[in-house]
Amino acid sequence: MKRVLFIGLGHMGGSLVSGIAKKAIPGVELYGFNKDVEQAENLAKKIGNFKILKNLQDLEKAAIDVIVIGVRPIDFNELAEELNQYNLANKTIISMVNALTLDKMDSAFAKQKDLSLIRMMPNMNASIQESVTALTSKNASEAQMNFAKELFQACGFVTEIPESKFATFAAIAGCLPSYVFTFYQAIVQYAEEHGFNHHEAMEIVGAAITGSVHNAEQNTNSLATMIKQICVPNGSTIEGQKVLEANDFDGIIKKALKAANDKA
Ligand SMILES: NC(=O)C1=CN([C@@H]2O[C@H](COP(=O)(O)OP(=O)(O)OC[C@H]3O[C@@H](n4cnc5c(N)ncnc54)[C@H](OP(=O)(O)O)[C@@H]3O)[C@@H](O)[C@H]2O)C=CC1
Ligand SMILES: O=C(O)[C@@H]1CCC=N1
Repeated sequence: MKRVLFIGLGHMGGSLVSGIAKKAIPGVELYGFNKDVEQAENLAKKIGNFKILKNLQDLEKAAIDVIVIGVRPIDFNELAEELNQYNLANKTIISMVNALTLDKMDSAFAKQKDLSLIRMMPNMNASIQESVTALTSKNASEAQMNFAKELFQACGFVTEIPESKFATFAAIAGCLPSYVFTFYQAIVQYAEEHGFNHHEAMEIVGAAITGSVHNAEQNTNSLATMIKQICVPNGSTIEGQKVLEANDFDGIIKKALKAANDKA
């Protein structure tokens, strides 16, 4: 039996726990600890298969094997100090904390013996089991990495990448749902300003966006060729494309990704 404790059950930690609890992986027991215990208890009521620790010191009694850290970056040092009051020898620590490198994790837990460290970057689509999650590790064995992969595959697609690509991954996958929702929102707002109600607009634009992505995934043509095929000469699409180009749409997207990448 592997006992996995999630610390920090907010938007991301809570979504991951929900996905994993739904899958009910044999041999895995899920535990949670959150600063606000009531928030943790409410989550436990919703998902089942999930035990709440009222105090962090209970992690010793519960014989936790794997700790998944899901607190905000600003709260990490305080949590690490608290965790260092306990003997974490031989445990696997997995962190989803943005911009927290394996070296920083290593220094934060320097006094602990024989820890295996894994850094992860999920995205919010874990709430519907469609996260794209990257993993990278420092001294985790193949078996420990395989366990982490199996755990997070309950929430979507998992890939192992070198840590040198983690900041870019955060921009193009971790942060991406926010940018896609911004694009979706702008089109929905336009539709509403032109006579569609909110429900119709969400449905129509949502189907057009997901259909476009599925089409691009399945099509053997490049994205550039697909764009050309939609831009009928003297038609409508090209007029919109001209506005996007004149306003450096690609450049704006890349600038946004770079800003996120630089902070990750
Ligand atoms: N949101 C996202 O899309 C993604 C987030 N991440 C990473 O996930 C982490 C969490 O983000 P997110 O879920 O959005 O943040 P939230 O603020 O929603 O959740 C963090 C939770 O941790 C709790 N917490 C803070 N300190 C402690 C502590 N010492 N012990 C136990 N619980 C604590 C907070 O409680 P309280 O509010 O009471 O302080 C809160 O419930 C971040 O490090 C972020 O970088 C990674 C990928 C995507
Ligand atoms: O904004 C953040 O820092 C986190 C990391 C990826 C998505 N949200």
